Amino acid sequence: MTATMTKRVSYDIGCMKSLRKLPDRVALKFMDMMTRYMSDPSANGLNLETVEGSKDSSIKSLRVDQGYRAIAFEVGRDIMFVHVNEHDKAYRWAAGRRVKLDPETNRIRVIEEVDAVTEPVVIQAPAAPRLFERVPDARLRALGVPEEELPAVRNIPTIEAMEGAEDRFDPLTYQILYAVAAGYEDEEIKTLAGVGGERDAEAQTPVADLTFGQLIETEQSRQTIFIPDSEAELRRVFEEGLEGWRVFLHPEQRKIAYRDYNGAVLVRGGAGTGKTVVAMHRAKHLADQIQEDPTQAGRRVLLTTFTTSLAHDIDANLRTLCPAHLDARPPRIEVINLDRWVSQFLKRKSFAREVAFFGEARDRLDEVWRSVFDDHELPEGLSEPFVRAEWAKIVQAKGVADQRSYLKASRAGRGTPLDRKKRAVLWDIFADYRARLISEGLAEPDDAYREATEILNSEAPNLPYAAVIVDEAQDMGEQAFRLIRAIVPETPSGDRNSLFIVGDAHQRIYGRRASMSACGINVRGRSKQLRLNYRTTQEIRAWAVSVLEGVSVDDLDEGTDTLRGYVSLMRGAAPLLVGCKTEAEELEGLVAWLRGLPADRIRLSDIGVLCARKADVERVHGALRAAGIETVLLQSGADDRAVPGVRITTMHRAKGLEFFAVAIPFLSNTAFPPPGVLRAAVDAADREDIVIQYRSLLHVAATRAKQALRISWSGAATSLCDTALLNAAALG
Ligand SMILES: Nc1ncnc2c1ncn2[C@@H]1O[C@H](COP(=O)(O)OP(=O)(O)OP(=O)(O)O)[C@@H](O)[C@H]1O
Repeated sequence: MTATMTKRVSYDIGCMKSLRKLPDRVALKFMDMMTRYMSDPSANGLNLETVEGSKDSSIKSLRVDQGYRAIAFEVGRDIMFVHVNEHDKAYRWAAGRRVKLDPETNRIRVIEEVDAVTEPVVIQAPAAPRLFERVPDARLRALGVPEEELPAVRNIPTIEAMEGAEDRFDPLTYQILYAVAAGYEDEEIKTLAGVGGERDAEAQTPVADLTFGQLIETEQSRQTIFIPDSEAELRRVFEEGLEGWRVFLHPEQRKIAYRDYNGAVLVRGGAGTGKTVVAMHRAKHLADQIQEDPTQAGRRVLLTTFTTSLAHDIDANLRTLCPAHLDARPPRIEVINLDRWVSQFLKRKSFAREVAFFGEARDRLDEVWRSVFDDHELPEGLSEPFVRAEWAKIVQAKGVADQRSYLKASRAGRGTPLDRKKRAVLWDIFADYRARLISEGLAEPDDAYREATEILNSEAPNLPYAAVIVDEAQDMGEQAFRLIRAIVPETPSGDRNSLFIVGDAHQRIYGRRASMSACGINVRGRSKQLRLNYRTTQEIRAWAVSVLEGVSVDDLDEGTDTLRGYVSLMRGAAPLLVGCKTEAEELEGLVAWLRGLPADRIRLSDIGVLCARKADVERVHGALRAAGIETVLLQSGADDRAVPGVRITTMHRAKGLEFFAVAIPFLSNTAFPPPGVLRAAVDAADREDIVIQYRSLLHVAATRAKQALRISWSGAATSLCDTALLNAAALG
């Protein structure tokens, strides 16, 4: 070779998958060759060789070591690796392959042309059915299966045979076939595979003229082809395991995360659709922009969550996605839960009161209420818990500051009506409570948010934030969102890329609620939805959705949300539903189930037992320990999966986690929702809210399971989700 044009090297998902099957030393050698080439292409050239007798002259082989070869396509300045295997197998694999530019799906396909005549005939009984026998060619073609692959597709006998022959098919073809075999509708399949969407408005090139170099860069191609930007990125992807989300985003996910917006964006999607993944990529994208733009030096992205544990997890994941942004001084991304952010901010502003987030400080709030109730008479028919709920849900949640506003405040959703006189009496109580809080040096979280918002609005301090990204938005209230808006206020010059909010109201488990527009956040025209569940099997997803049947859910703004079109690609067993006579029997059954899980495939740390109450956690813990099963009680900190043991924790804590197998015990009608929680309901409407919250909680817990879900109860099952139990019984 004379010309030393630097090549752009990429890897398709098939190459990544074949790497995983190689002996470590071979995989390491390949990775080492690739990273060295990327660091200095001229010093570490790649000796690509032509593959004799191949159908496509651009197909090349690369010697990894004596016994192994990598297969790549070299087109123009691109080298795309597609397979690595033992010498003979690699050549055999390469023999019939070629690349096909496929403007229909906006991708590069790697297909094997099967010569129908020379293809060895699989010996089958003459009448043996074929998997796609009843699926017309026209349908497969319309979904994106290339003509050339149809003969091979026609030969597939069973879904298992197809799974075993995954690397025979183009990665996109495989996804489409899998979905067809699993019985998905065409529209669903298009969503799953990211085909058939609208072409980008900005794409100028006429479809037919797209080149390899252009097609490899499309959002669709990035679902299956990885083009590292730097040696460091390549090294990280190799080292961190080849977990899909870091590399292969769904075209929808990529489109949402990697573009500019003229205002706040809201991203919704059912459990496991990759909302957190998208939030992380968004942070990376915005931090990349900051890094590249000298006028933004010193600025950063704030990625905030509701819970501490999710903030920890995100921080750890971002350290594998884009460590340089977190390690930079000052960092270009800051990950912190909002309570913590507000505490730190107020501390810097010398706010003197202690914010009662939890623990002892919350007990002190109870004492203050006690003293207030001692000195006031309640209006007829109203209880102390009612007054406290009114305070929390109306006065604090909406930021009501004076009696006039309270008299006018909308109490939509609250069950017990209050006339003007009662409201006036209540306001005296609230005003007294507020005064006592201040004199005790205490503040509630909503006070802290409000205080911080006021400081920001009046002082307009020069905060370093270029943008705020919010995860778990469904659990944050109005005051939190007003604060978030104040951190990155809309300016006369616009609101570009300022706010990126992700959440799912189906998973609201803390009883807070905010509508974006009521908080001064306008997401009109910038509301996005993710539909493909990457975590859970179709069976578990369907069951978890039926738990919420009939519940009306908001869209985090003024409208309603649905889980229509929400699908998963994986299939598996139906959830296991086990009704027992006694609790002892239930626990015995749980132990037997745990013991029956295949230990060679599932690590104990990938099993979660999720309970409604802390006391239940303790009981399960006792039973498993007595049975000699290793356990880990998960509290609020991060879950270090290197520590062995079945995870036992609360359903609330489980949000943000995922397990191969999940058991949810104690779903009897006397235990779920916990009776204490129901007793505290102040009226019928409040009771209804609690019931919905617990249905959401069960939905969250069930959607933590990737492959196996076991639901159990003793005595009568909870009436909370009759339909779900019936549905599952039908499935089972
Ligand atoms: N493009 C992708 N490729 C492979 N895996 C993905 C992709 N996107 C998401 N995942 C995986 O799917 C799972 C769910 O992702 P994530 O936690 O971001 O979803 P979520 O919508 O935030 O979930 P939830 O609302 O239930 O907390 C994770 O294991 C994640 O790694």
